[in-house]
Amino acid sequence: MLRKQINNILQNQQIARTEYDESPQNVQIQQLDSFDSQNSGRLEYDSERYQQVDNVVDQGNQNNNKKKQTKKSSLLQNMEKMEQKRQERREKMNQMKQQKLEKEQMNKESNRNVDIDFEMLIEQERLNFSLQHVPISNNRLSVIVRKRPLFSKEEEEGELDSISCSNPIIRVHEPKYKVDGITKYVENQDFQFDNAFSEKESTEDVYKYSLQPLIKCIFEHGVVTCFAYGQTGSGKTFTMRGLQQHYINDIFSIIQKNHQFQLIMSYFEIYGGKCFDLLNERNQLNILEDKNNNVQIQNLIEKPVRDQLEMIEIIEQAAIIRTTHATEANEESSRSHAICQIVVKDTNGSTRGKLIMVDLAGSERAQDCQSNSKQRRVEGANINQSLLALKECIRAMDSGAQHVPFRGSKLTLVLRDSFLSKQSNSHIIMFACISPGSSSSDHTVNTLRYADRLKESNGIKQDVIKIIEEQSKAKKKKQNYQSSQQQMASAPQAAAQKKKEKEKEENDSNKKNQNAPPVKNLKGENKNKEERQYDHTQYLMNNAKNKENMQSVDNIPSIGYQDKPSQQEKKLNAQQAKSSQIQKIPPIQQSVQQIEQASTQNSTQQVVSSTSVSSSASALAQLHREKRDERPQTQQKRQSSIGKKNANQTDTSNQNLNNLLQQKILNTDASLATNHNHDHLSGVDQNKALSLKQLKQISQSNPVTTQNNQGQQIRINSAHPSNNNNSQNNNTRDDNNNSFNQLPKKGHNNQQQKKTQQNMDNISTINNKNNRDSSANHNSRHNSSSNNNNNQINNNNFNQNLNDKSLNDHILQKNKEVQENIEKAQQHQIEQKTKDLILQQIKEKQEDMFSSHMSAIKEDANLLSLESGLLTDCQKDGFMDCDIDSYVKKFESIVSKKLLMYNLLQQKMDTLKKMRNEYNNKYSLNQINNNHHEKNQQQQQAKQIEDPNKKRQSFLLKKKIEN
Ligand SMILES: Nc1ncnc2c1ncn2[C@@H]1O[C@H](COP(=O)(O)OP(=O)(O)OP(=O)(O)O)[C@@H](O)[C@H]1O
Repeated sequence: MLRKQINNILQNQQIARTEYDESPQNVQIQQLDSFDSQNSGRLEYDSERYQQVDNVVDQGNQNNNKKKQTKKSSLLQNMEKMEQKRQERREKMNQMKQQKLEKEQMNKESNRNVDIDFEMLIEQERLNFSLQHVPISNNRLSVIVRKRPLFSKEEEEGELDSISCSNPIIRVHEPKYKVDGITKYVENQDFQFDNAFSEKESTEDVYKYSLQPLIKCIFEHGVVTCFAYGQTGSGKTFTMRGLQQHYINDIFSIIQKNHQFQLIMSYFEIYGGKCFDLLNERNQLNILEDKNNNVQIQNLIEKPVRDQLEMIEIIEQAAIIRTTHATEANEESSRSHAICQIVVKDTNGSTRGKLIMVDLAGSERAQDCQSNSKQRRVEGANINQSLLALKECIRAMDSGAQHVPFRGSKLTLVLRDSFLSKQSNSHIIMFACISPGSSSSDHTVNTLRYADRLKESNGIKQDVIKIIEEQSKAKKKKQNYQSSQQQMASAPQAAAQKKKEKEKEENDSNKKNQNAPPVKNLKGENKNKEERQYDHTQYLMNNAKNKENMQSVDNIPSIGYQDKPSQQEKKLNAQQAKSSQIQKIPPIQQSVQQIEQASTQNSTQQVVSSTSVSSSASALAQLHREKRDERPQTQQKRQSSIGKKNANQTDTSNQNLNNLLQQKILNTDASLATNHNHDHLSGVDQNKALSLKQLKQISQSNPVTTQNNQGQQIRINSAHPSNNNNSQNNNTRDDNNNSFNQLPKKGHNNQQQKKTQQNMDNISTINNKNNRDSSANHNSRHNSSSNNNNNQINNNNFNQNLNDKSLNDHILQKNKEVQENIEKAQQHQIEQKTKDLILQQIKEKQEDMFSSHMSAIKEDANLLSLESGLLTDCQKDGFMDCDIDSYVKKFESIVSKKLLMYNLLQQKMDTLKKMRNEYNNKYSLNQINNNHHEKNQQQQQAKQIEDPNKKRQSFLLKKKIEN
């Protein structure tokens, strides 16, 4: 039984095993097993792949983690950076506090009661660089600013030096409070002048760059006038007296060399609208105009002066007598305009020139003399009126206006010659003197504005300011960087090590991360940046200085600051470029140098030949010098008014020069022809031929209009580039032609042939100008040389010349049309400019009105406070009890009058507002129309300018084809 049971169990197991073996799962397992055994290698490979994949996945995970880490670290880095910045700020604050404490202590020790916050703010804004001074010699008007030093007394009173003087820029740092009344800030205002002298520069420096170069003019029929302008106590008298010492020496050094001159001196003052003689115990003088409109001062003492001592004595004597009064601002304030006049006379008594030194009265306004008496206020009003008139006259003179309003005040009346002198060597120098004290920064700004308005400003100013600002900023940065470097070096080692470790860690983490960018040395980069910026500004400064130096060589001041042309100048240049087809300003300087060189060379070789050439060279050089002297004037005019910008002056002088050139060419040619040896030229003639060649080269660079035989105006020797090339390539041929072309004139007396020859020359040059090909040109020249033998060809050529003459006429006509168009455009610009000027004048008058209104209001406020003080006194003492009725009545009448005034003002205001609204409405409509109209006009003008050129080209083409 047991066996049976065991067998059954075994059978069941067998069945279960077979069932399992045959089951699909087992089959799969077996298949897999067999596959495993068959592909064991392959599986190993796959497992490696799997491993790799796993690794990649792991790496990806790691990277993700790293990314998370880097994300985290960048956040941390930012936080660290912020922390660093905070620390830096704290350090800075601490430093500032320390500096402040140190300064406070220093100020206490030196008795300076200045506001340290303002002082530090101003220090941050200071300009620390200045350009070289430029001596003035060609400017009709020069404006120079001089800053006086801050006195210790002023510092004790809490005054700050609020002026930065960086030639040619003056920056006024005006200390101010914000609206909250607590926050301090500094308002900067920049001004640019011809020269700016700081407190460190002596009067000798001022003289060297201002009056000294002009002293010679007073011996050459010039009138040199110097004004000292500024608020009371700003150093006007100091500057004038300082200059006197220097010019006296220079004048007498000239007179000692040249005994024919005689000096006559007069000294008078204008006080309260009246003239007083300072050399005759303040005798009152009458200012009269004679029948020739010359201003004469009746009974004025004119003392002849023999030596320096005598002159100094006279000046001292006059200074003592001059009217001075103590004011709030200056204990010995000069209240008059003092005029010292030195007239240079010939031995025959005729006037050679004048030097006028005007020490103006203090420019402070009436409101500054509140506490002074009525007389002082009247004085102030008179002074203001005459200073306003002076400004108007100088502006009119500088802008080249036809009318100079010199009758506006007594001061300007006696200085009539200074404004109206037509001599090119007459000059005006305005010395604007300024006080550095912060409390007078209002007046300083007023003075600088006055000086700035005298001369038309140019748009170049910003460049100089930018350069100086950049330079000072770069310097500051460099200094900061250096100080931070020093701090870094002196910081404790542990901190440095920590920083190093941190940097290392950062570097390592960055190195681990293959995709991460290489670590930058930020400090190194900063340093480079700063240094680069510093170098850049240094470069700009050097450039500016180089330009300036170049100008000082040419004696043309203040061009260095005119790197960029203004908008108007650009327009004008574009127009001139357009008109250059007709009138081109030649490079005369170069040409003259060439001729001068040639003349010197010739003089060493052949004295005889050199005389004619050198005389032409010297004549040309003279012309060039005249032209160079004219340049600053035209430049000034360019700055002042566009209307004066047209190139008429230069063109006429160009024409003169070119006419002279042509004459010289003809003369030299003629003399060559007479001395000519057909086989070879003699030494003299070789030189002449050489100089003739040079003259012709110059004339080729100068487009000239000249007369041909028929009296027609024709243009010869074009400056067209193609023509230049041609002439360069065929220099020798031209040279020969030039000399040989003249020969038949002498050899053959045939007038017809002469004319034809000349016509041929002229026409061939026109051909060149009109870009005819060189072969045709060559042929024509060839034909011209064979003319001597062949009359038929000659006649043909003559006919051709007649055709070309008509062509020439046509070109001239077209040129005229183009020129007329350009003139129209220039006229338009002049009109625009005069409009601008009028507008500016209106604006200034408005400003003056506004300021006088403001002063009236201030006075009212003062009166009010006086009244209230009086009332309280009345209340206290009660002494006016009996008179109170009349007092109230008077007060009532005053109030009613004032109310009436204010009502009138209100009415004015209403009408003004109405006008404004109407104007705005009109303007918006007009503007739309005008824009449209202007566009149309411009298009038409462009067409008009283009069309003649096109027509001319097509006409030439036609002619070419016909020929
Ligand atoms: N550049 C300077 N260097 C040293 N001191 C100066 C300088 N400029 C002016 N001062 C001094 O300042 C004071 C006032 O100068 P000054 O009398 O010339 O002023 P001012 O402008 O003529 O005044 P006012 O219009 O009231 O006559 C004088 O004591 C003078 O010595």
